[in-house]
Amino acid sequence: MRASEAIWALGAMSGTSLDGVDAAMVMTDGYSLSGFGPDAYRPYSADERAVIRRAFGLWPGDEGVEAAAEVVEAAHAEVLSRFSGVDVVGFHGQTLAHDPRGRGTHQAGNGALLAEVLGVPVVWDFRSTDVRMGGQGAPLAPFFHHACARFAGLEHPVAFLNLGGVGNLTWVDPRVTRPEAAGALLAFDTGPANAPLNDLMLERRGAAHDEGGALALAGTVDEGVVSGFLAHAYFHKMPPKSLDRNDFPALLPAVANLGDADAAATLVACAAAAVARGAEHFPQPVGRVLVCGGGRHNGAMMAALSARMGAPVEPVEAIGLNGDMLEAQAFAYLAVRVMRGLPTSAPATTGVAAAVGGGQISRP
Ligand SMILES: Nc1ncnc2c1ncn2[C@@H]1O[C@H](COP(=O)(O)OP(=O)(O)OP(=O)(O)O)[C@@H](O)[C@H]1O
Ligand SMILES: CC(=O)N[C@H]1[C@@H]2OC[C@@H](O2)[C@@H](O)[C@@H]1O[C@H](C)C(=O)O
Repeated sequence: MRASEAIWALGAMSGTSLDGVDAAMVMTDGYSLSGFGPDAYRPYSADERAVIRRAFGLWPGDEGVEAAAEVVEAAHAEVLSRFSGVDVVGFHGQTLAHDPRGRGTHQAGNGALLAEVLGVPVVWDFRSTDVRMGGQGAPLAPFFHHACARFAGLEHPVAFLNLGGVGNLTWVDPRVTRPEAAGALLAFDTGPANAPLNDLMLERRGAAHDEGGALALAGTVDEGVVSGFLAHAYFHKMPPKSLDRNDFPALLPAVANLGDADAAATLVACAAAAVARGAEHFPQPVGRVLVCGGGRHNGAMMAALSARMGAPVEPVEAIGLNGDMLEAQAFAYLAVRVMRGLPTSAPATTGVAAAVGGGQISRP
């Protein structure tokens, strides 16, 4: 295999909203994308989810972490073994805790074990090196967003917005050829996205999420709660910056006295307002905001974003991408970059001092 040859990489992501494992293949030489392959989704069972949820906020060695890691490893082994023709796997694992300037960042799941089970090299532990070198360790998808913008032939600055449990925003100038070069990217977490809304739905309606945003669409936004939320210190920090799932503990209590629909509408407005606040950091205006992640299925979220952003807000499907698989594809792409010694983050994406390639490589 020549170093410049494009290979098939399989990426896997278990996100903060804890719905399940996404897995998807991309073909790449580590620089540009040459195609997309099959994908799969493996939901966690209620019992599995409960084991992982109990380990949120915990660090290696803490009671409960090993049980969560075993669930994560077994679910990944099951879904990843469905694929064939895989040259390398990019395994993100499940973030349990993230405190880049304190205890570090913690993703459960052992890639060495998966390499044994799957019989292919596995790249994993993508975030630790970046954190050790002074970066936030997140977001890491921006280098892939850059590759996507170039793959789609975009010629002007554009934003990618991921609406998962947490939101993250990437400003991309596709005219700059290398993602680590100055002026190519600016990326950061925007704030809570679906996580507080999911928590509300579970608490009030026993549902996993607000399907289509129907409940939020029926409610009225409490603007007082939104302005209180925007007073949080996070919105006064300059990017790059990143968040843990539980960094806004006061948000849910702030809607406790509102009716269900008004509370949902207000949480959606907070998520959208956080994104709009983030967009104030863009070095140049963007022509469009391309949305990936589950939040793009929430009509209330998309409407709130359209109202608050100064550019058209569209799902990434508008440029031919799969918005449910973008993060899994990102870790496939990043795995090939790690294998080839290329950087996966830069000062403008994680705040790391200089461009760095994270990730351990485990061979079977
Ligand atoms: N049909 C839908 N209607 C409304 N919301 C939806 C729908 N489908 C997914 N979502 C929301 O999207 C969430 C899942 O998004 P996604 O899979 O992108 O998150 P994640 O990858 O776990 O999170 P992160 O990117 O923060 O790691 C669900 O928990 C739900 O809140
Ligand atoms: C520490 C961690 O796992 N962060 C996740 C989380 O989910 C969304 C946002 O917060 C983003 O920073 C990141 O994931 C994406 C895939 C990233 O690194 O780009």
